Amino acid sequence: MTETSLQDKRILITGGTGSFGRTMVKHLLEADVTQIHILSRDEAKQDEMRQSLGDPRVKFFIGDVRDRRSVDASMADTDFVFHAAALKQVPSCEFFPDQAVKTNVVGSQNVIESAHAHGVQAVVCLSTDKAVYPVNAMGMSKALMEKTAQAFARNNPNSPTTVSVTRYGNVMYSRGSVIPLFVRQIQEGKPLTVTEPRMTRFLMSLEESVDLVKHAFFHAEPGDLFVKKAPACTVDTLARAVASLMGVDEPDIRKIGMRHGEKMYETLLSPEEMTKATDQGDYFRVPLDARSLDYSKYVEDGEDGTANAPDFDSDNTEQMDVEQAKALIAALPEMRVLLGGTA
Ligand SMILES: O=c1ccn([C@@H]2O[C@H](COP(=O)(O)OP(=O)(O)O[C@H]3O[C@H](CO)[C@H](O)[C@H](O)[C@H]3O)[C@@H](O)[C@H]2O)c(=O)[nH]1
Repeated sequence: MTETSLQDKRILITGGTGSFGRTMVKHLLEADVTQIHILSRDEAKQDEMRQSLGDPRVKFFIGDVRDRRSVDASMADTDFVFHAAALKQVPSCEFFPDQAVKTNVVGSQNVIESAHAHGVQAVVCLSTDKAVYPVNAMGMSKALMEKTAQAFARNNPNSPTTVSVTRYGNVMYSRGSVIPLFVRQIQEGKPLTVTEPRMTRFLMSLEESVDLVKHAFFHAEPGDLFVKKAPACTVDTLARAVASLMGVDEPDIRKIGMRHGEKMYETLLSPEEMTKATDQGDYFRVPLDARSLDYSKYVEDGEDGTANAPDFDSDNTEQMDVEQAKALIAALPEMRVLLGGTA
């Protein structure tokens, strides 16, 4: 596919009322798409979004990715699908792993199969660094979603639909994440609760994540996995950067300890994936392992080069200091509003 414009295209966004979906919708409307379908469960969030957008090009479908019929209804007459619907909170997936399987695995399969049945051009599935060597149910279910997407590509070489995966690190200021929490704690004059000061996380903005999805729409081969190269910092640095932006240079930091199911650092690409990855400038692309159903290739053919390969993780990527983290955070629309400017 050589085109790179979404003009005159029709797009379905599953989970379209979340942080990702809303940012994506804003960009798509600016790119002059013909129509956007949003599939999601919450009528109140849809209503709020419908009112604030006031754009007849956006059509809202109540439904659930678990329910194939509702997926089909929203899929009809679309060219591209951005699949963002997911259970993505670590604790809720730990408590209800079966629910994570239903939404993140079975739901994703419904979306992919429906896209194929409707002759959609491309599906981009949203994944997370927590899917690499997963330690919690959220990451495990996302890892299985990735496998489902890759297996579809491997088993359906003649499908009209190109299915690919984008994997993200932490998206700054997304709902329920730590930056808005630190902001609230400072506003309320409370100590900043830092889990483990040395813990590192990749930091990306929502805008960057939209760019990655667009890149995948137009450049993916079936079964591709894309990650954006991103810098990282420790949570201690993050807390100090947020505090300093809000005029507090010596914040009161309270260490609360690592939460259940957390890792000290996150990995965007495993060593196995890094050995296959191609460097595309801002992105890494990992092509599909297209071994067919020939089981002997799994058991007899080994691979050279993976034994000592490095991974790509939040400890070995570029590390930001407080000033660099401040510059990144200060550029976020939410932060600009908070600091008295405009978004
Ligand atoms: O009070 C807190 C809360 C978090 N953190 C730390 O801040 C970092 C970021 O925490 P977030 O909660 O913003 O992000 P997580 O990496 O834990 O994961 C978040 O993003 C994920 C998506 O990748 C899931 O949505 C998950 O449920 C959600 O918590 C982590 O190192 C965490 O330990 C603190 O220091 N103090």
